[in-house]
Amino acid sequence: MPAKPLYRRVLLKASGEALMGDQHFGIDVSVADRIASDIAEAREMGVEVGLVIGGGNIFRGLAVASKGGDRVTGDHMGMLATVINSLAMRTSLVKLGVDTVVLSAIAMPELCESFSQRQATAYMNAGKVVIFAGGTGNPFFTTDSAAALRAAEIGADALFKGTQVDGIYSADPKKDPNAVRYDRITHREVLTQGLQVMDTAAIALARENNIPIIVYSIHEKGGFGAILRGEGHCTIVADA
Ligand SMILES: Nc1ncnc2c1ncn2[C@@H]1O[C@H](COP(=O)(O)OP(=O)(O)OP(=O)(O)O)[C@@H](O)[C@H]1O
Ligand SMILES: O=c1ccn([C@@H]2O[C@H](COP(=O)(O)O)[C@@H](O)[C@H]2O)c(=O)[nH]1
Repeated sequence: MPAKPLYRRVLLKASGEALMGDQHFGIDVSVADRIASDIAEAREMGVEVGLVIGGGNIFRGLAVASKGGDRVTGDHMGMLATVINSLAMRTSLVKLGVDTVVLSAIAMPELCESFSQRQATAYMNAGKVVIFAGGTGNPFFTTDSAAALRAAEIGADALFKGTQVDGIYSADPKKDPNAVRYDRITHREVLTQGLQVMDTAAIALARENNIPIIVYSIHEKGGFGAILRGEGHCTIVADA
């Protein structure tokens, strides 16, 4: 009999940038399909999955602000980018027969339903994958914060960050070849050491709500399921 998964309900924050694949912009459908297959595997294990997808493959508000543009408008554009990615992920999941719904923090009823905590919880209880689009709905935030917020709202047992690197290091591993990877670290240590893999608001929110964070490489096929079986390669952020 397959081992019982470590978590019953999880929130996966998937990197928007990863969706580009080898392109410089936009969505490589084969990457979206691959991420969807990992989520389908988790569903087959009986794990309830909520998904937040970033927007970095299309637009980030900070990029506008750094060129002297209006930050709030830039952030609105970034949030719309996450809606585009969410619709792409829904398509990939539905192709695999995974029952999926998109709930957006910004109302756009012709495209998808609007977010409410009650509706999200009802859909998750019914076994649907719920994709949370539009970030928090507010500028000056990121999808990491949106992921921590939605994880708390749906009562997730863990927040997974599927990103470009395979865990949290003592420094950015893309810049420092001597950086050392942690297997386990506390929320407090991530904050006090200023480790940049996830924004501080997200870490603080997860900490306040006793939600462990699991950082792993979204590029590793089957990596999500392996961690859920207790076998994977990742950094676990949890109280000691
Ligand atoms: N201490 C650290 N440990 C691991 N990664 C770090 C660290 N400091 C910085 N990073 C960088 O953080 C990046 C991940 O953060 P970021 O949220 O920007 O990317 P993302 O997951 O691709 O999100 P998005 O959805 O916005 O595209 C990694 O690719 C890594 O280079
Ligand atoms: O709550 C939110 C979430 C996101 N944004 C904007 O969207 C982009 C893309 O999100 P990433 O987390 O960077 O992938 C982000 O840069 C913000 O501009 C937001 O304003 N509010």
